[in-house]
Amino acid sequence: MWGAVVCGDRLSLLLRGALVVTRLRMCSSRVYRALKRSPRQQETASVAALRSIRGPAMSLSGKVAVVTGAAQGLGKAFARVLLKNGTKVALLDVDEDAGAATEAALRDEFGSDATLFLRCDVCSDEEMKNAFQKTLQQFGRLDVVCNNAGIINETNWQKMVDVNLNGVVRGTYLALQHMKKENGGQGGVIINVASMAGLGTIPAVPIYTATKHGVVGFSKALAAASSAAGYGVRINVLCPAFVQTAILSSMQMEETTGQFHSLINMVEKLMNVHGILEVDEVAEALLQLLQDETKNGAVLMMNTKGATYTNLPAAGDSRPAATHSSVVI
Ligand SMILES: NC(=O)C1=CN([C@@H]2O[C@H](COP(=O)(O)OP(=O)(O)OC[C@H]3O[C@@H](n4cnc5c(N)ncnc54)[C@H](O)[C@@H]3O)[C@@H](O)[C@H]2O)C=CC1
Ligand SMILES: CCCCCC(=O)CC\C=C/C=C/C=C/[C@@H](O)[C@@H](O)CCCC(=O)O
Repeated sequence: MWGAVVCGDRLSLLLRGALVVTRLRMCSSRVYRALKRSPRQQETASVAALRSIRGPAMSLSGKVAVVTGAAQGLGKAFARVLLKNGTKVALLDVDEDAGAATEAALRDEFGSDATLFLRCDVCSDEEMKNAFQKTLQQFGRLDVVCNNAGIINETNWQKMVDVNLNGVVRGTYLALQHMKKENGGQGGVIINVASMAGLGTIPAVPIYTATKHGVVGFSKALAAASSAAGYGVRINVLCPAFVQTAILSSMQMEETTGQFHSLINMVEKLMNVHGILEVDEVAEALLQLLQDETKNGAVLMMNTKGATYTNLPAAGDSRPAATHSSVVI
């Protein structure tokens, strides 16, 4: 009996020790400090830069949108900005508890008929198909699709490819199927969420980097196809640098970076360069990409210093890529 108590005490001491070490590691990390920091003032450099490059705006009032990964983080902020602009929004996510909580909060703010949570895994063809169908049944039309769901997991990298790249392809093809004029649709806009890691590299997360490059390439190619075929659907890509969401906290877990965990200091250096955006700043960029009717195949990248469209060679442009390199403003 006594022996068992001693073992229990040792165990609890060990556990407490492990907890303290973990906390110390987190506290010493710049990532953690960045996450604890208070929100920056409004009218940040990125928002001001967005205003300066805004084109003719499409109205979002009375429109209907699907947002994947909408239970929290960027997806929730995207849903909110769409609702604020008079769009009805279907919130798709695998996380039922967070999804239901977000639906309740958004219904309180925007009315019970403005939004609908649908449990949906972007890795499942069937669930995605059903979610689009239910959105059309509930709201009667579809105008905007934001393929945002994404994870970082270099250990289970096959799953990450399925969510980050295949999930975007599924959402984009379903969106086209329902919105393209060829099928009797009214046209629309697709925004695919990549990352600045889809333009450059993050050595600690090579497969994540690859999925985001994939999203950029796929979206640009399909935008050109949509334009050539006269689908009436614009397809644009959003490439934020670091944003204050749960995905940043997940970087501390060894599973996230897998065999490259020791390179986490390189990510922290990138954070020093690019800063950490608030979700509402990125939501402003989403609005811009959606509403600017001149944009198809556009790639908007942003960090805390500003936002700019990348200027890579268009199809048929024979000038070398270096001529088109982009600058973060
Ligand atoms: N936070 C950041 O620093 C940046 C994030 N991004 C991208 O933004 C997107 C959103 O990420 P955050 O909001 O930051 O992360 P988050 O972790 O806060 O939110 C991601 C959401 O996606 C959902 N999700 C995950 N797997 C899913 C699946 N299989 N099917 C449906 N939903 C699923 C999660 O439940 C969660 O609600 C991701 O694609 C991410 O790669 C891009 C650049 C920077
Ligand atoms: C491991 C954590 C990932 C967090 C989620 C993200 O997607 C964050 C990505 C943030 C920043 C990535 C920056 C990469 C930068 C460089 O490779 C840079 O050289 C890119 C330059 C792009 C250009 O100018 O065209």
